Order: sequence, then structure tokens, then C-alpha cells
Amino acid sequence: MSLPTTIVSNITRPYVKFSPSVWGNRFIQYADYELTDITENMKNQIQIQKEEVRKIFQSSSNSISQKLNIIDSLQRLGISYHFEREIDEILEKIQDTFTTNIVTIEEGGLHFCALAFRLLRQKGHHISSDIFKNFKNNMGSFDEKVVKDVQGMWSLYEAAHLKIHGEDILDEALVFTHAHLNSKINTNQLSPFLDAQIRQCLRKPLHKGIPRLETRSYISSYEEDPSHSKVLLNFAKLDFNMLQKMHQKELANITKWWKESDFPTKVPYARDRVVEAYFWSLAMSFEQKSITSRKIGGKLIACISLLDDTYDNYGTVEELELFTQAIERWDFSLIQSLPDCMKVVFNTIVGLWAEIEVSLLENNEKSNFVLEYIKKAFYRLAQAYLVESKWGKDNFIPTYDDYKLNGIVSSTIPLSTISFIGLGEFSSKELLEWIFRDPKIINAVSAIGRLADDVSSHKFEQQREHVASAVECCMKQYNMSPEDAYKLINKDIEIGWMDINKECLELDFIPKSVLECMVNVARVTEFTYEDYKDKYTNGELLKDHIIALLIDPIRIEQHE
Ligand SMILES: CC(C)=CCC/C(C)=C/COP(=O)(O)OP(=O)(O)O
Repeated sequence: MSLPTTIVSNITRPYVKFSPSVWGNRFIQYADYELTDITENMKNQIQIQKEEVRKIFQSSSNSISQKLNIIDSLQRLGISYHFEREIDEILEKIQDTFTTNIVTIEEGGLHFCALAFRLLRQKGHHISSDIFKNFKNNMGSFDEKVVKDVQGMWSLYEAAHLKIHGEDILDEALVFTHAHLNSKINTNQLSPFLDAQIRQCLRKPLHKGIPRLETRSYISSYEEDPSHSKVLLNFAKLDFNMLQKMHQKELANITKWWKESDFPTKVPYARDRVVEAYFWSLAMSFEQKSITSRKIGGKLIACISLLDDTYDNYGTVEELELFTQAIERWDFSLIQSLPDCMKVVFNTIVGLWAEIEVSLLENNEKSNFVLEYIKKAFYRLAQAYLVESKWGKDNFIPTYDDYKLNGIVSSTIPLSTISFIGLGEFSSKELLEWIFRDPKIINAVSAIGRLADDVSSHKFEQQREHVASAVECCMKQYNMSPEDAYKLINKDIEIGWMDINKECLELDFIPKSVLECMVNVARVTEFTYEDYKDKYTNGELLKDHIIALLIDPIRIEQHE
């Protein structure tokens, strides 16, 4: 990528030419393709197979341990959302068993305990990590017996990622299981299925994985599990393919809007990443019922991307001050003196507000209140971008603390969570009032977003005029080396995860599905920026994942 400083009409701009879109208009074909239609036959198949799965699930002969294993399989295969009520009932009963009958815990073994712990905690049930003390010896360390129980260690490793502050036993469990699981892979001691699963969880624990990607990969490997259920497997494949058709159509519509708006020509300094923006909103919520959330989310993220590049990659401070005021006041007269490309971005944001209004009216929600909030959220983001732009242009390095305060807003996450109004779980008014109280969970997810982004793009962004990243701010505040700054930032990311886990247990007035979407934002953020790479800006890095979720269906054998 060349990094010229372009001079346009005597104005010096920090212009970086981004790579073109990997996709072009490829997804538009799905808008009216017959192939994208979910046929009556497919719907019938889904209904029939769903009832078969329900029978397995509800069989009274299943022990508690079998029930937990079935719930785990349903979740990993991405089909548990069909049985939420039933799963809640079962987990509530198991929770009672745990609180009243300690013998079951000891008799169940490590896998049972760790699985129950993870499934209960995921759903917000209170369960103490003290149950794992049963697996320690007199010296206070995890027993050597544990090392022989690979499935138990695997479950404990997955469970330990739900840790909250002060759970030293889970910190210890993580270090212990990671080391021992790592020593077991590639040794021919494990079945191919278990070996693959352990390698996968060491790369990415389930709690940190994006649900659709985890599902796609688990469906393929589940077949290799000698004890797999054909009924579950077939249903999972069919359900994945049906949802994929729906997602393709949604993406086709968003791509159409992007094409008709002609952003690559009219806003040439911006990243052409509408497909990647939709991927983000799909990662946040994939179910059929969240269609409005994805529709709003995909366009919202695409608009945020245009806005981000306007501040980072185009505007002068004077232009950006005017532009920010225009967003504050929703005043077209203020943008008249600005370059056409900035007018396009402003008009696009205003157009999006109008579209959100229509979506709300379709759901019979009063829109005035909601729109005021959304405008305020855009203004907050624009203000944070302006602050960063001025810091960058003045070569000013703020303290790490000040940088993080502003960075929580500029992470864009508080604004993108507004798309959750489309989840229909909460009235939009209640949801937005909560978001605007700056809840700890949103701050934690946003901090992870800001920090993970900065660690990944630190080197690239220093090649152009760009605000100092968290790395420089940290180095300056604590007078430390880049390596130590990375360590401190990664520690902060870990603290963010513990805050998220804790809030998920405490926010009992927020619907579970809203919390799950919040956690998904942290997951997709980390995924986008892991391994010191930025998969959003460098779309090539996201290509295979997009193919897996949005192009290739899962092959279903005819005889199955
Ligand atoms: C939630 C998402 C994916 C939002 C839309 C695109 C965006 C702003 C990405 C971050 O870009 P960046 O790395 O250039 O951000 P910054 O300029 O804040 O570092």
C-alpha cells in the first residue's frame, strides 16, 4: 500500500489509498436469485427434523450428564436457539441439584462439573468456582489424576474463560489445562476428533469465538466424532444452509444500497468494505428474529466506516470542526462550504436516520425519542473522532488514561450497539436509555475494541499522520518499552473480559439475548484484530471466513 501525502487544492491531506473491495458486486446476485429462496420443502424439512431433535432432547431416560452433553452439542452446532425455553428449564433444574446436592458434583467427575459450570454461567446462573476445589490435592494444586482426564481438562479449560475477578482457581486452571492439553496434541494419544477439538480450543476458546464461525467449523468436525447423532447433525446442516440463504439476501440488499450510492467513486478516500460491515453485524446476531438488527447494523457500520475515514483520511481540522457541528445540529447549511465527498457522507448519515425511523414505524415504535438518541450517539462519535484528529495533527500524545476515555467512544462500539434496537427484545426506549447510561459492559467491550484495534494497527498507522495509538500513550505515561506496553494493554483486555463476564451475571434486567449480542461484539472485535492484523481494513484476510458463512452451503448427503 503506498502512503502518499496528497495535495488537493493546496490542502495537505493524510491520504492513504486502501486496497479495493475483495467482493465488488458479487453479492447482488443473491437479491433475486431463485437459489436464495427458502423453499416450502426446506421449511417442512426443518419442522420435521426439529421435532426429531426435540424428542432426543426431551427423552426422560437421559441422565443429567447426558442432558448437559446434548445442550452442549446443540449450542456448538448452532441450533440451541430453537430450544431456548426447554434448555432454560433443564438448566434451572440442574442449578437446583447443584445447590442442594453436593454429592452429584463429586460423582459426576471433572467433565460433568466443568460443563455444568460453563452452561450455567453462560446463562447467568450463579455457580461458584469453588466446585473445582474437589479436583485439587492436599498440596492445593490440580491433581495428577486430572492430567489423565483429557475430556475433563478440555471442559475445564473452556469453562475457565468465564472467570470473573478474584477467581484465582480459574486462573490456575487455565494455566494448568493449557499446558497439559498442549502437551497432548500431536502425540497420537487422542482420537482424531479430540485432537482436532483440542487444537481448535487452544487457538480460540469457545467463549471467545464468533458463534456462526464456531458452528460452521464444528458441524464439519462433529461428523468425525464416533458418538455423533445423525439427527442433530442433519438438522444443524439444514438449519445453517437455510439461515445462510436468508443472510445472503440481506447482504444483497445492503450491497445494492452501497452500489447505488456509488461510494467508491464519490468518497474515494474511504474503505470499500460493505461486505465486511455486514459480516460484523452478522457476527453480533445471526437468528431469523434479529433481521432488523442486522439490517440496521450492516448499514450503520458501513456509515461509521465512511465517517471514520473522513476524519482519519481526508478532512482538515477546520473542515472537520464544521462537519462535527453539522452532525450536532443536523444542519445542512453548515456543510455547504465543504468538499462534495464530505457532503455525501453527511447526507448518507441523515438518510440512515430516516431509514431507521421507517424500521421503527414498521414495528409500531414511536420514533422521535429514538432518533434523538441516535443523533446524539453519532455526535458523540464525531466529537471523539475530532479530538483524535486534532491530537494527531498536533502530534500530541495524551496519557493512556485520557486516550482510553476518548477511545471508548471512538471504538464506535457504543454507537454500533444501537442496532440492537432491532432485536425486538426490549423497547427501543429502554434499550437506548440503558446504553446512554454508559453501562460497564459497553465500556468493557468498547475498551477491548479500542485496544485490540490499536495493537493490531499500531505499526501501520504510524506510517501516516494518525493519532498516537494506545501503545504510544502507554509508553509515554509509564515510560516503558513497546513490548511492555503491549503486555499492559493485553492485561487490560483480559480485565475487560472479566468485567464482561461479571456484568453478564449481574445485569438481570437486560434480556439475555441483548447481553449475548454484546459479548458477540467483543468476540468479533478480537477476531478482527487478532494476530496483529486488521481483517476489516485488509479484506483479503476475512475472505475465507466470508466464503464459509455467506457463499458455500454445507454439503448434505442425499442418503442422510
Ligand atoms: C465496528 C466497525 C468495524 C466499524 C466500522 C469501521 C471502523 C471504524 C473500523 C475501524 O477502523 P480503524 O482501525 O481505522 O479505526 P480507528 O481509526 O479508530 O483506529
